[in-house]
Amino acid sequence: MLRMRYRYRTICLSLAFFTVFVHLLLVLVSLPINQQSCDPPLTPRTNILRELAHKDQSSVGSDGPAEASTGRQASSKDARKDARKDARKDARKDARGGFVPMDVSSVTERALESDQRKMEALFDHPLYNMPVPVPEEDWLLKVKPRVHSSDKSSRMWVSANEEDNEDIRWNSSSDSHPPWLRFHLGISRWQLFAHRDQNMAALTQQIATQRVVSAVQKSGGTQLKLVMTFTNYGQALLKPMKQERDEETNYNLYYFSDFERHNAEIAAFHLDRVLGFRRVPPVVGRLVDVVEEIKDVTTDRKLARTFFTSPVGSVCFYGQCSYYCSTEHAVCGRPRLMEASLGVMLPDLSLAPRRTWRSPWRRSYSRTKMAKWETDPDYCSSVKKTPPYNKGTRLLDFMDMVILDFLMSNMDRHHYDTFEKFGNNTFLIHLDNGRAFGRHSKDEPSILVPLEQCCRIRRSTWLRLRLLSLPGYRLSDVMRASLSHDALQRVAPLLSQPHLSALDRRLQTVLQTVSLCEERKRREEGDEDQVIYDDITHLKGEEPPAG
Ligand SMILES: Nc1ncnc2c1ncn2[C@@H]1O[C@H](COP(=O)(O)OP(=O)(O)OP(=O)(O)O)[C@@H](O)[C@H]1O
Ligand SMILES: [Mn+2]
Repeated sequence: MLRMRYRYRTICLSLAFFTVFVHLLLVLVSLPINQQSCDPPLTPRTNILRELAHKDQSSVGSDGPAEASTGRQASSKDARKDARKDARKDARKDARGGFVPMDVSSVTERALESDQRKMEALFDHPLYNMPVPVPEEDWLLKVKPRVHSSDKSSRMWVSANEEDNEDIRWNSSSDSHPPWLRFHLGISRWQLFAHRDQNMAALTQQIATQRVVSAVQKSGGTQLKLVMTFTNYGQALLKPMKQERDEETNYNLYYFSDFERHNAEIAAFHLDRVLGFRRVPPVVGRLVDVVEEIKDVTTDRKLARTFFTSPVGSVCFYGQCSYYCSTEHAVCGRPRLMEASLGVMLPDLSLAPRRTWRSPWRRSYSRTKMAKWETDPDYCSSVKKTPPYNKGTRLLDFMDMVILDFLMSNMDRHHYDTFEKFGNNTFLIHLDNGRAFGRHSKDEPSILVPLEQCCRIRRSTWLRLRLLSLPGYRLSDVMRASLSHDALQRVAPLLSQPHLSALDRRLQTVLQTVSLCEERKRREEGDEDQVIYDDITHLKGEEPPAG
């Protein structure tokens, strides 16, 4: 009986302990839930973004140009790393506190803002804002006053197909001119367009979106390209996409057998502008409807005959040309939309004739032959004695082009053009950049040979290159920002990161080449000053530190 009572007490005590334990457990578990309900409402995603943007803005000082020389600026790599770290932190917050997770796009958004600020800072720098005086005779074209001039607006051109084109009423006031005409009228002896050209946004926007009224093959040249005409009579040269962005040109392919790349044409325009040259006509990317914007509007029967539908239902065509114009090399829509580059056409040759010059450093375009410059280290001294390289700025302009080509690895610069009107005293037009950006994992030192052999560079060019080697203006970041304005960047980055990084690496090589030149001239001739041609004496003191 006593034993029974003892057992009964033990069971009761155990039950009591268990109940207390379960209660304690319940209190512990419910505590954070109660606390959570007292928290402020969840932060919406837009607020996080705004906060991030604001945080980023406050760090501009340390990443921007003002402190570029103090070495305090963070690189955009750092900015991206920070952004990623913050995003991870926010994602953790999400797990605990219920925040909406940060997605990759907002990280990219933030990094892009930093790149964008670098581009703005670069374009604000005095080295990009040097006055370019243009006396009347230095404009390529002039608007002719009408014979029976009147203040009334007048219809200047009549369309062959009235329905297709806009009813255009242009007069001599530039406000009434379409952007492509303003572009033509803005070409001068020294550049194709002005720095921060007011017309650029409208021009590129129109080429990227305006309705196409005609598409015909462009004669001349070796690969397939089309001249597209728009409703306001503007024209652009189309080069189709032939290679995926991350594909590298086959190493066994000679430079003269390489494909042309639409993204190279676009990126070259941006790079040339970032370098401060403004010698590539504006090029934009566009998704072109192969049927509506080419097949249905072409009057080119030879082109029309080459359209077909592929086994998977894509609309393809191959045109007629000397390289890669066959069924095996057809370009196709997906199923109808095709990526392409559209370069604004220069004024017609009848209005503004051009002169084509053979490059003194032209490659042999042969698998076996070597060019003279490849075997003669003193080749430049003979070029320097030969007109037009013996006078004026031609050799310096040529070096600018060499630097552009080395940075984008373009081995195909066999010729270059100038406007006949300006004689020998003018800039070189950097046309045809389709074979650039073929390989990112390899640099091509032979492209830089002219600079190595001649050891000559404009001070303004050299200073801009040094600026672009600083973290606060880093070339790859500025290029990323610049390319982000193109419509095709949304489809896929126009230059993949390895290509962007290659730009920074090659920029270092250019700067090293100039330093080696100075060393060599000091050693051999006791005069290093011959290397840098001082075209901007008035800008002394604006020199950025060595990057
Ligand atoms: N934006 C432009 N405006 C006017 N003409 C242009 C423009 N771009 C190229 N051209 C002209 O079109 C022709 C062919 O262009 P491009 O050189 O790009 O083609 P290609 O097939 O690569 O030529 P090549 O095989 O000779 O290198 C050239 O004569 C060039 O002068
Ligand atoms: Mn070419």
